[in-house]
Amino acid sequence: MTNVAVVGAAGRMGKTLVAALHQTEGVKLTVAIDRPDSSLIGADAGELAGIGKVGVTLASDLSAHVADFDVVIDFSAPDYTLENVALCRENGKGIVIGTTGLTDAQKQTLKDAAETIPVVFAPNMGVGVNLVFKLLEMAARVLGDDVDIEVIEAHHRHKVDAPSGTALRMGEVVAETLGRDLKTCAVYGREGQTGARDRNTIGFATVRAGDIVGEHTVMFAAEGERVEITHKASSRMTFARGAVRAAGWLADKKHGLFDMQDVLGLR
Ligand SMILES: NC(=O)C1=CN([C@@H]2O[C@H](COP(=O)(O)OP(=O)(O)OC[C@H]3O[C@@H](n4cnc5c(N)ncnc54)[C@H](OP(=O)(O)O)[C@@H]3O)[C@@H](O)[C@H]2O)C=CC1
Ligand SMILES: O=C(O)C1=N[C@H](C(=O)O)C[C@H](O)C1
Repeated sequence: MTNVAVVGAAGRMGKTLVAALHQTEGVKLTVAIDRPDSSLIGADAGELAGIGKVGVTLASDLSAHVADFDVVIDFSAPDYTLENVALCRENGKGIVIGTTGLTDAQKQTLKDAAETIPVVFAPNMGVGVNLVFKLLEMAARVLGDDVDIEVIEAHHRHKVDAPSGTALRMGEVVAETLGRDLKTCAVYGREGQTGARDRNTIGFATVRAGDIVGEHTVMFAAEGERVEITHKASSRMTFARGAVRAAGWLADKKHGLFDMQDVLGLR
């Protein structure tokens, strides 16, 4: 049995993770953490998730519960996630990170931590999107530099980072396949007198509206035809099931930085 602490347990993903853990054999929710100033501290995490009492109350200090979990699943916010990585590092615990919007320096800190603890870090834990990453590699290889490539994503109105972590990863997959550096070829939105499009760029467009769970399209457009690869998530459960699977997978790993391609055996 793998004992799991969920960080961000009162959030949209946190509540879905509590429900997913409850449905999955071999893993158990033992700790649920959110903000100290949340009015929900002390409530039953299962009741917050809408599945009835599970006997784990929402707490605010992960360090006070180190003896109660084997693996952390963290879907919260970048600075807080990094605090939890430090705690896991000090205590030799594994961590599954779904939080997006990390800076390059924060990603480097994860890499350093992964020298001593196991870390799964993925901007999208769903099976479908991880298959799409593979399809994008194939499309970029076949269509090469003869097409204009655009990444379009849409999410709910509460999302705080843009473009989404998934959109950025899609851009990286395509750029890496084509031997380009996304840092220098990405164009994030256009306005005014932009001039004609440079074929070597990869464009990003972001929509934030209503309750959209998560939609991503990569367009490969040539003269006369275009290929579009689209993924639409209609439930957060797809991400939560992936994260729970990653927590079980991580439990016997000693150290290393992994993503969902490793967990799903797609590498
Ligand atoms: N990898 C994947 O598959 C997916 C990744 N995500 C990512 O997961 C993250 C969370 O998304 P979502 O659940 O929608 O967001 P929410 O805002 O609904 O949930 C985040 C939770 O973490 C809490 N939190 C934030 N900062 C702290 C802190 N310093 N201390 C304690 N608690 C804190 C928030 O509290 P408060 O509301 O008070 O700020 C909130 O309850 C985002 O980065 C998102 O992009 C989302 C879906 C899938
Ligand atoms: O914030 C979200 O909701 C999501 N975030 C992830 C991202 O930034 O890619 C994954 C998913 O699309 C939902």
